[in-house]
Amino acid sequence: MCAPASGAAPGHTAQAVRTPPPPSVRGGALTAVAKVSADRLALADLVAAAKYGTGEPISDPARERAVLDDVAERSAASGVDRRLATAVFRDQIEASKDVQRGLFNRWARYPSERPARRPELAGEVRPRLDRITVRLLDGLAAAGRPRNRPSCAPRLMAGAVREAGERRFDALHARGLLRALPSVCEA
Ligand SMILES: C=C(O[C@@H]1C=C(C(=O)O)C=C[C@H]1O)C(=O)O
Repeated sequence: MCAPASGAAPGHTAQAVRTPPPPSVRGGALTAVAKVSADRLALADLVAAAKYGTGEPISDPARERAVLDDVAERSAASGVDRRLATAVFRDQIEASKDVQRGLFNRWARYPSERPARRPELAGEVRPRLDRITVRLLDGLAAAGRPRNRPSCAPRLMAGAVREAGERRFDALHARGLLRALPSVCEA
C-alpha cells in the first residue's frame, strides 16, 4: 500500500512527491560552484596539451597575476568579497597546476596517452578560462548564504564528489577538484 506522504497534496503519491529535481537544480548554489570549478579544472587538460613538448612551463606567474587581477577587478561587480574571490581563484590555479603536472607525468610514462592535438593556449584555451571566471564569480555570489553555514564544507565536498563521479573523473582530476574548493566556505 502506497500512502501519500504527510503534507503532500491530495492525490499525489509519495513516489511522485519524491521525484528528484533536475540535476541543474539539485544541490543548490554550492553544487553549482563545484560544477563551474569542475568545468575550469577540465580545461587543465587542454592547457597541458597546449604546453606539453613545447618547453612552456606549467607555472606562469605573469598569467596567474593577470587572472587574479581580473578576478579582483570583477569581484565588486559580481558582489563577491575581493579577498574571498582571490583566495578561491588561487585554489583554482593550484588545482589546475596539480592536474597539469599529473598529466605531464602520465604522458611521459605512457606515450600512447599523449594528446593528439596541441591547442592554442592564448587564442583558444585561456579565453575559455576567462569566460569561466565570470561564471565562478556569479556562482560565489549566489552561494553567499550557504557559504557561511557550518554545512558548507560537507555540502560542497558532496557536490564535488558527485560531480567528479558524473564526469567520470579519474583520481587525478577528482583530487584536483577537491584541491580547488577549500576557500569557498567561510571558516
Ligand atoms: C592555466 C594555466 O596554467 C597555470 C594555471 C593558471 C590558471 O589556472 O589560471 C594560470 C597560469 C599557470 O600558472 C595557464 O598557463 O593558462
